[in-house]
Amino acid sequence: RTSIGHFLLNRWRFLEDSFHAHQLYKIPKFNQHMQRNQLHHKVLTYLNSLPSAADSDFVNLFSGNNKSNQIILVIDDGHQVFPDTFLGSRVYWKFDKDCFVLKMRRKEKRRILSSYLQHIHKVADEIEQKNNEVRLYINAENEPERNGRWISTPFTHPATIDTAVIDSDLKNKVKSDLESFLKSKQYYHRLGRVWKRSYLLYGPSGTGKSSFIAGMAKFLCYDIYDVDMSKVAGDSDLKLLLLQTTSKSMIVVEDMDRYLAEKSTAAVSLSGVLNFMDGIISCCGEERVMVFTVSNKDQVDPTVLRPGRIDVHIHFPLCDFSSFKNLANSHLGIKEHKLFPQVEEIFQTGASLSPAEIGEIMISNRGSPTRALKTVINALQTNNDANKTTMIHKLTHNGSVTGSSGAPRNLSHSGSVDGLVDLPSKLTHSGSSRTVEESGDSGLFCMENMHTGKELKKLYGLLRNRSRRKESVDLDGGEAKLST
Ligand SMILES: Nc1ncnc2c1ncn2[C@@H]1O[C@H](COP(=O)(O)OP(=O)(O)OP(=O)(O)O)[C@@H](O)[C@H]1O
Ligand SMILES: [Mg+2]
Repeated sequence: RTSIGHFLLNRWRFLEDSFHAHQLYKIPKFNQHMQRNQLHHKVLTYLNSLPSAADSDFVNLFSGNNKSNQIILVIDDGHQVFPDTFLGSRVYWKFDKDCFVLKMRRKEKRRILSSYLQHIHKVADEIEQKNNEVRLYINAENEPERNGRWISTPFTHPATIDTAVIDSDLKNKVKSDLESFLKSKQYYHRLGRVWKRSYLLYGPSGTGKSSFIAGMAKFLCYDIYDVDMSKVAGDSDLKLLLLQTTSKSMIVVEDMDRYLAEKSTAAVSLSGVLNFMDGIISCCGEERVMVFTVSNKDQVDPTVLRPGRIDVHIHFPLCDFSSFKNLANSHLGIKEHKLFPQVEEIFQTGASLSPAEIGEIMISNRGSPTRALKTVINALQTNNDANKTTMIHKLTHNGSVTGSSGAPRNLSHSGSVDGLVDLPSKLTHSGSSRTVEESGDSGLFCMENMHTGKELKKLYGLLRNRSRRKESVDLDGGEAKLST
């Protein structure tokens, strides 16, 4: 009975429509510049929410990303017709290759077209906001038959800004910076600037840079476009990739220092990277956050780091005792332990490991916090010994400090041992001090944990240990005087 009713209704509608002239509107996936057509994405989201989608002859079923028992219906891009009604008027949708085709009666279009498209935008935005499913896009090889260069997948990385074990002030500063960015479209336009903001995350390997990027994207509810530079064919290809990103997205280039260092094999030139970061091309599409990671900022060309290309520098240091305690709390569930003073003392001699290394030790020993802490202590001592060996090697080879042979050595006038960087004057004598400098209209600020007192103690501890060793370092004027 229902199938007869369904059949007769379709026939009647078809007959009725055949007495009206219709207008067709095509909505392609990409525009003529191969940029992603936002409306195409909105229409797909909207159609998937229609009851007629669920009743259509073919529907794709996908399991949800966030909840495993969630089933998602996605319309099939076969030759089906999806009816919809809006303001009492009937319209039809269907797929045609990679386009959507909207069919409506010619006499109705003035009355309903623009409000219908606004309705689609509104419903699609509400659905996206509700799902706030962040998607990860990776750039594929440039294959002609592939439609578009980005392949996407739901992004379900569990990290958030709060799970990162870094200075809590730093976290709050980043969050408020991101929040003010989200609300500052008018402000940027009044300055004549593109509404985008760039972050540089720098620090040794395993200090949480990539995890923090995941946290930033989830905080913003922005999709991530992870640019694999090894798959970029050249400067124009990089621009094309940028053109095909959507607004409300984070564009990520990891290990940029390594890429820029490999000048001979890098397909993209330095100027290509500079333009990608802040050239005219970067204004194609707004409401974007760009994030770059490097392991050593000093090796990056300063033109890459100027304000406007990089607005915020965020330092990810190796572990110190306070971040160690945060890791012990999150990984082992302990806030205090009898071995903590021993751990603190080793940190004060200058040993350090990355949060990844310490976290891994704790995870593999999470059944026994004492065993985990003892393993961390051993690992730190091993690291300490390795540091000392490296430092002595450097001092005996780079500086001209030698053993008891008394060979001359050149002390810089300040009495600091050669080969050691003159530590900046804004030293504090204990703990770590964070330096946040606002400069210029770019609001550039650096968020750096400057472990100054600790570095002094580290070097002093190393030298003291060394001077106790059998070889005696011949320091003019007694003890080495470190500049403070
Ligand atoms: N500061 C941190 N807080 C919490 N977890 C961390 C931190 N640093 C590293 N980790 C953990 O260590 C692992 C590696 O972290 P991540 O990949 O973010 O480091 P990275 O800085 O990107 O390293 P690389 O420079 O080698 O890419 C992750 O599982 C992460 O959870
Ligand atoms: Mg990483």
